[in-house]
Amino acid sequence: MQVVNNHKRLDSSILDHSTSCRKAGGQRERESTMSSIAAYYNGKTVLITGATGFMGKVLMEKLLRASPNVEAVYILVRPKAGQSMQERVANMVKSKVFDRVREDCPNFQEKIKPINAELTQPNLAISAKDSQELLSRVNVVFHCAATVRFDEPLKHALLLNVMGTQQLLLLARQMQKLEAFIHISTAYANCNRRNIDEVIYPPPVETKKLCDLVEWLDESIIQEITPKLIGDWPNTYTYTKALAEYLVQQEKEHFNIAIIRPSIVGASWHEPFPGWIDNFNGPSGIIIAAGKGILQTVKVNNDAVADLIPVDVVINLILAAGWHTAVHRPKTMMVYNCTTGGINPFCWGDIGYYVISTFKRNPLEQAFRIPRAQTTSNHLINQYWIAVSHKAPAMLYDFYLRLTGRKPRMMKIFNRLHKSMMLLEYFTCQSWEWSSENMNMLMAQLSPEDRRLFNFDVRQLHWSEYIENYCIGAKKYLLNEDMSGIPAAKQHLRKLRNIQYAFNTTLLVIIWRIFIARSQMARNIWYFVVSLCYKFLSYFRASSTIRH
Ligand SMILES: CCCCCCCCCCCCCCCCCC(=O)SCCNC(=O)CCNC(=O)[C@H](O)C(C)(C)COP(=O)(O)OP(=O)(O)OC[C@H]1O[C@@H](n2cnc3c(N)ncnc32)[C@H](O)[C@@H]1OP(=O)(O)O
Ligand SMILES: NC(=O)C1=CN([C@@H]2O[C@H](COP(=O)(O)OP(=O)(O)OC[C@H]3O[C@@H](n4cnc5c(N)ncnc54)[C@H](OP(=O)(O)O)[C@@H]3O)[C@@H](O)[C@H]2O)C=CC1
Repeated sequence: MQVVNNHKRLDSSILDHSTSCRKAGGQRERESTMSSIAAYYNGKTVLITGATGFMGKVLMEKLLRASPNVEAVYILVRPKAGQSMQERVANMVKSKVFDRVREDCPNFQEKIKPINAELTQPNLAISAKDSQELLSRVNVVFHCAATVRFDEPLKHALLLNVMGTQQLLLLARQMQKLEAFIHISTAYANCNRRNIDEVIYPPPVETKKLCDLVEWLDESIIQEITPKLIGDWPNTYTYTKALAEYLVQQEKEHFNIAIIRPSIVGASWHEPFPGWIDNFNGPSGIIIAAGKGILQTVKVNNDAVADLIPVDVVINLILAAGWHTAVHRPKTMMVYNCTTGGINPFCWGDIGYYVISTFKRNPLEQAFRIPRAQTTSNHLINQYWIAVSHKAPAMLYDFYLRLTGRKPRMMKIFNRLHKSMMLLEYFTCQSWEWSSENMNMLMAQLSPEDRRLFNFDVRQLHWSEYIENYCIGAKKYLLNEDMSGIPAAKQHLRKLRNIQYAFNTTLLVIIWRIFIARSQMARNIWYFVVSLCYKFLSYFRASSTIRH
């Protein structure tokens, strides 16, 4: 009952709100008044970590577009690559991902309040003044920051994914107006299990003891014992995400928490633009390598489920979960497995097929070879194709570069690609089953308007269409290639096809010449075939003369 009243109050309160983007966002605001989720965030102060990352940007964009009257969005940002925090944020808000919100609400950046922070430092390296501001104002925390690298040294992964989370939780505990804390984990945090429920599993070690241990141990020793420590987890990323989940759960008595576990987050389905993507993580780098004709073979189990999930689906679920956690305050901490496999399954083999057919219709510029992908889970067959269709062409091309006075580079690219493939194959050669009851339950609680504005119903996802948009999005947003260049790219593919035909024919002739020079039987077959062709031609010429 109280929740219902709260709702009514929220809905009417947003009508009174002074609006900074009234004109451009008039329509959107009318929509927001009907959406309980959008209405909830209007007037709230939100804190986002990892806002400069792939998911953080989409989260911030959607929040500012759906709830233009959000009070403020604090983001924790570190200086990086010679850029100050302010420079990074100024560049970020100019990027394409914010085009739609910029159109609706030209001054959207005024709502964004960057805070200098480094999650691996004591107290997150936030100044006392900033810290005070956060403690007195923040209503909702979205914790996205993490290292997502599979080859991250254990010490750094622990410092950021575990201790960073711990420090953020300590800060959150002191926030006077905190209504919800949403932690972004990964569906693969428990990938050492086949069936993964929406519960927190006991951690493999006592987190505090492990953190103490790595603090004083020498880096080289940690490196050496890492495989033993992580046990049946495939990398330090998934291992530390599992430890972080447990830490988050420990705080559930202090404030309202929910954990979101997305599987493999891919390009957007609809928002802000179909196919939007801005980094090479997960399948994106592999898809591009295939489109460029560099990757010709990949080790995947064709029938294993490829649990891809579009980034906008994840963000809609995160925002809906934030609203639900704050308004409905579930008695138990909710864990949402945000996956597609159990609801709308799709296999790795199908992805390979759709990727290649899309790139044949919409080729990437300056492809190395014609896009083609052998997908196999057999190690020996994969190694054979690596030798034939990766290493041999790379060596030939590097030889050609050397001959023409240029620096060889293809072998280096392939070595990096093979390293990435090796780290990813754990995820592409097996299937997991995640329960997704909480996601379905949340969907059932949304109003029709919320379901439309914050859609995370993956049953509506058409995979072929999605993969096509993904590939085109990678071309447009990752490689900055213009669609007007497609005719030239197709011409380039035709040139490559001709080169390949000429090369294959020459190779066949050379092999055959060597063969008939050495074997009497091959010579006999050769003479037989030539005389047969001669007879056929003579017969054809004679019959056409008689007809005339
Ligand atoms: C026919 C297709 C068939 C389809 C099959 C597709 C199969 C896909 C399989 C995907 C499985 C993914 C499973 C993930 C499951 C876990 C879920 C999560 O939570 S996971 C959470 C998600 N986490 C992950 O997914 C992390 C996985 N990634 C990693 O851990 C690391 O990238 C690495 C260890 C693999 C390589 O490390 P390293 O060798 O050090 O290389 P760096 O990374 O440092 O990149 C260096 C530079 O190269 C740039 N660049 C890259 N690719 C390309 C490209 N294709 N072109 C051009 N450029 C490219 C890159 O931008 C960078 O530029 P800059 O910034 O220097 O300017
Ligand atoms: N992408 C995926 O496929 C999946 C991601 N997830 C989870 O989603 C979340 C977001 O992932 P995604 O957006 O892809 O990751 P990104 O790598 O794109 O972004 C990571 C973010 O964390 C920030 N960050 C990293 N180190 C620090 C630090 N020391 N101090 C402060 N900030 C830091 C980065 O800031 P900076 O720009 O300064 O580096 C960046 O904003 C993560 O928790 C990840 O585990 C879960 C499942 C799948």
